[in-house]
Amino acid sequence: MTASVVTRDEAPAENLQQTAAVPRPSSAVVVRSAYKQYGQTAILKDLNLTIPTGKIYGLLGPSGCGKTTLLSCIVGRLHLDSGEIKLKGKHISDIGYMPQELALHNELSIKETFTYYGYIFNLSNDVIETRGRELKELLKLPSYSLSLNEISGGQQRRVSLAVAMLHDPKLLILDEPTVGLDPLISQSIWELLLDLTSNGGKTVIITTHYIEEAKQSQMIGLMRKGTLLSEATPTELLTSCNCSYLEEAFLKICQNHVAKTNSFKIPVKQPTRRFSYARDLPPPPLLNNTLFTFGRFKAQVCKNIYLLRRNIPFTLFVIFLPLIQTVLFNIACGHDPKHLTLGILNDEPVSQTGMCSLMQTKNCFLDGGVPVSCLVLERLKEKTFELVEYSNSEDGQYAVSENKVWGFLHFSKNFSSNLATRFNEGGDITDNNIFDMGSIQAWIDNTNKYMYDMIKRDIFDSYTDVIDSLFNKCNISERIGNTPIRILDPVYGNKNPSFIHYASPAIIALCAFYLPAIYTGSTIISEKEGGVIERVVLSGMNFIEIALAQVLMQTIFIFIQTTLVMIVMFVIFDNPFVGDIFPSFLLLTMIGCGGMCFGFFTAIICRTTTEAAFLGIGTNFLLKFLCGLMWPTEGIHYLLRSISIYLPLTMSTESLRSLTAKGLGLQHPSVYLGFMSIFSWILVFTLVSFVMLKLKRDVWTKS
Ligand SMILES: Nc1ncnc2c1ncn2[C@@H]1O[C@H](COP(=O)(O)OP(=O)(O)OP(=O)(O)O)[C@@H](O)[C@H]1O
Repeated sequence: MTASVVTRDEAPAENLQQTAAVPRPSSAVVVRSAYKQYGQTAILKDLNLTIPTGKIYGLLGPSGCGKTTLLSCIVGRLHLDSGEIKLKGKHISDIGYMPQELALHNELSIKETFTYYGYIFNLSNDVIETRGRELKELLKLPSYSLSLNEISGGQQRRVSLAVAMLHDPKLLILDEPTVGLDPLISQSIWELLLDLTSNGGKTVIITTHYIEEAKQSQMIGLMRKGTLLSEATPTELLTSCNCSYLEEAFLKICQNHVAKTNSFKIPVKQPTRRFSYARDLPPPPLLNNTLFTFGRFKAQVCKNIYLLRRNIPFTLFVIFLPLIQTVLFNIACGHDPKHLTLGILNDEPVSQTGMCSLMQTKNCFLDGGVPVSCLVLERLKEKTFELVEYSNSEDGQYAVSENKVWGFLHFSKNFSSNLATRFNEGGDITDNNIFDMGSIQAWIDNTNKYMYDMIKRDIFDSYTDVIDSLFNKCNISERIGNTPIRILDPVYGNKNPSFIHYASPAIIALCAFYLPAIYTGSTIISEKEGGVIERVVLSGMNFIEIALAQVLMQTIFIFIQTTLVMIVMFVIFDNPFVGDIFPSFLLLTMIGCGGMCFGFFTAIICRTTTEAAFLGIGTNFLLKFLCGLMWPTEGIHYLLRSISIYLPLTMSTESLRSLTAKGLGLQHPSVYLGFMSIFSWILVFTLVSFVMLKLKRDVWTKS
């Protein structure tokens, strides 16, 4: 008897109409009127398909016809734009999905991979061990202890197949499981699948490029350009097309389809809805798990530990990076530059050596005969300036312009005597030359503000030191020569404030925020890029479990890092710390948690590590500029300042400064506002992440 194959083009319109109503599936999978497009291109076009229970269904079709897209919609990885998919199974554990790409952690060993997925499916250690051994035998896997990095591509694919079969699902969905495999191993896989369907009552959907091997399926669906051309048993296909090979039969059906579509356009039913928000889309075939389970949390924690153990140098680097940064910061920043070159022209008739020391100066300089210029130069040398003599002022100024020296000082011929006259005669002086000749003329390179300020400060300090000592030798109070302003003991901080004292809370806060952000963001995004997160989410893992496992590990990291940073900053390098340890530690830990939440947020909104890197670098600069880390916020334009105050590190850094350098308590507004600010950001990042997860169903889909 000749079986007739119902091709989709030939099916009467009423039949198609009837099939559009989704039956209660006694079949394993029923797809009706499926429509899916990427951008403006339709990939699945009004596709109908029925997969009987307990059979192998071979889905065949040329590359790009939409097979993977269809399977992705069936497992809930992608959503249809319209149409319906019904599965006989109800739970995620009823499906075992092997994606086309590996989507497993390359660093994990085969055993660790089995344990990870076994825990996700809530299997006991004994079951994982037994199932693992069986699958290792059946699929001829290499040694358990080898990591996926250390085995061949074909072996990796078999591990991936084993993972899909580990929890003994009722429905196996395999996207090209035999690609690139040795024909003997491919054949053994087919035999295994046949055994599973005939003796185990399982259903298998399999895509393959090798049409002839698909002859072993009990049902074949032929796809072309997003539609199903026919659905029949291999024998029915061969008989109806009067061919000996499936390849030939497929060719005939395709030619038939082309001829028909050329003669009249088959209208493609357009979807009625096409929205990108999850709530507007057809429901997924299986609902995602939203409840936390300890087993899956344990799976995620174990996987994190396995990965850390696999790469000990990287783990140590991550933990000790803040320590390294803090040590480098303390060694490299905030110290006055040494051995700067300064051009000198001293027209006073004095020797540069011998008689210049203040100790040897016996006379009162107001009586003349004391080489003040020489004494100032000696003082500058003590401050480590390297003096370069020039023979005229033009050469000296030119040397500054040529970057040969940082500045140039000119003492006029009668500098000391004119200076004495200034002090002796004061307001009676009428000759402006006395002022000019009694002053040090200085040209300084102003392109570097820090250098300029320091050189200027050192010149002023050298002069003031010398004059103070000279006044003492004249038995006149040194205060006569001082500016009439007295800066008394500092209210906070010490008498010699350093840039490092201002910057250290900012640097600690920045490290505390960004390192957890980078680590969290990069780990999740790299798993997303490799399709690993998608695979575990399709296996039942939910965001709460992923996030909590990450939080657990990161909190331990943050704890260790914060302790180390505080020891280095305040004990080893003795930066000012006058407050209580506990609130400072708590604040830094909260800043770390804020960074971690920012990392989650980044992982959700960015599809690739490149996008995340740009987001990280961009926000890092933004926070440095606007949060008072490099420059006090009081100097920011008032409009920007009103925004900057609400950024994550502005109030929290100020709070840390108040706690450590000023010793203020939690009841002080500048302290508690910092805690409130970072806490609010933790809430904002967490809430926005959850809302995005709820609204966008394809958050974990790799681009
Ligand atoms: N994320 C995506 N964005 C845009 N287009 C996509 C995306 N994924 C797939 N496509 C396109 O959809 C079409 C169907 O792809 P699909 O992977 O489903 O084909 P396939 O039949 O599985 O091919 P193959 O056998 O080579 O795996 C292709 O033209 C592909 O370029």
